[in-house]
Amino acid sequence: MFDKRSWIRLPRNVLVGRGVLSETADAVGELHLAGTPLIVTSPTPRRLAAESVAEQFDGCPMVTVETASFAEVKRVIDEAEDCEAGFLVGVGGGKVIDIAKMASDELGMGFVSVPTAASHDGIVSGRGSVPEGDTRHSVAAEPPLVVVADTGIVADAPWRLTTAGCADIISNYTAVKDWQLAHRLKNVEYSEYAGALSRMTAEMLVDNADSIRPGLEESAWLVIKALVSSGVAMSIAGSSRPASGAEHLISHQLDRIAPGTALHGHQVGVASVVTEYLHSGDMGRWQNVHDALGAIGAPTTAEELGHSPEQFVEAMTTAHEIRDRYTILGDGVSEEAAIEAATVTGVI
Ligand SMILES: NC(=O)C1=CN([C@@H]2O[C@H](COP(=O)(O)OP(=O)(O)OC[C@H]3O[C@@H](n4cnc5c(N)ncnc54)[C@H](OP(=O)(O)O)[C@@H]3O)[C@@H](O)[C@H]2O)C=CC1
Ligand SMILES: O=C(CO)COP(=O)(O)O
Ligand SMILES: [Zn+2]
Repeated sequence: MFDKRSWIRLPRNVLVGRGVLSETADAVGELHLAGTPLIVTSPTPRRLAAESVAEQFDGCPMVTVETASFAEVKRVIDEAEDCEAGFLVGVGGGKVIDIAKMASDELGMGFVSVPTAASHDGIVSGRGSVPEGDTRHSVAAEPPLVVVADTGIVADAPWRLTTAGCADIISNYTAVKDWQLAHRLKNVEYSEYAGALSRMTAEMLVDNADSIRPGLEESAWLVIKALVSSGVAMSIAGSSRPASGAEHLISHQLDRIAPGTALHGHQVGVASVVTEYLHSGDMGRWQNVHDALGAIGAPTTAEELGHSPEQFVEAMTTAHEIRDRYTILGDGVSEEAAIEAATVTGVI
């Protein structure tokens, strides 16, 4: 009997471009959401964008968060209940977006995503990632109803945040390979649509790598478009599988071993060079990933990330333990194999 089911939760309005911040209230208004929003932001994005968004909603309340933590999620929930907010608007980087997304999920409220940096593909997805205990990977959260990405603001954000977003997209190549492998070996459900969209997104970004340069609004446009498309792939799949494979496991493990050392996207990019090597051993393939990262100025070595060779190898050999997600790491790679892979690819 045919018993497949799918429930795809996508944003309704996605605005990308110069000055679109000023259209936030219009984009939200179309959805006929009830009540006044609570704006969730952090210090820098507050100054750059959130104050202006609040004005569009007649000076609605605002809460400023500092750290990516469950205590902050709880504080946002409390504030939303106190001011009887109708929905949440997250204005900021990944920390803010994820806190707002997770608080919305808990409150059963609509969520609006206003990213001020193109640092990873969580800006559009229904996945939230706030560190809790040893857990670093994303969990299901409220997907945004509206996304407003002003390329003028994103282009002026620190360049390293944008290169991190690019590297998060480049890592889709290996994520899809891991997903296909899990499909073949473990009968994990695979979506051709989500897999193809994720891979195509990485291809388009790599094909345009030469035009991705600091301060250029066109670059912000390209990267945001790619992050949107990668987020849609995750929504189609109903999981982060299209954009998260062994390279993400290694990065999550690095976050546990040495928290706060490097940006998520930079870590998954470097790890992706190694997992591409593990997939095929073909120099052409891992070199392509390496060169694509290099072309946009993202790190390609553990040292550039700020991790020692030992830390990187430890992350490689233990990453398979952190989540029930089959990848090229299988039931674990040996220390010798990890050292070999990381050395051949020049990562350590
Ligand atoms: N949902 C998902 O799939 C994923 C979620 N994540 C989560 O995302 C978070 C990391 O996101 P990331 O964006 O890198 O980090 P942050 O949100 O911490 O932002 C990084 C820094 O950039 C600042 N900033 C943001 N926008 C601008 C701007 N336009 N101009 C100048 N500075 C700016 C922030 O300011 P300030 O200090 O004021 O905040 C902060 O200091 C982590 O919490 C991680 O868990 C990571 C990967 C995937
Ligand atoms: O970062 C992500 C996709 O790029 C989310 O992946 P995780 O589910 O591994 O956290
Ligand atoms: Zn990622």
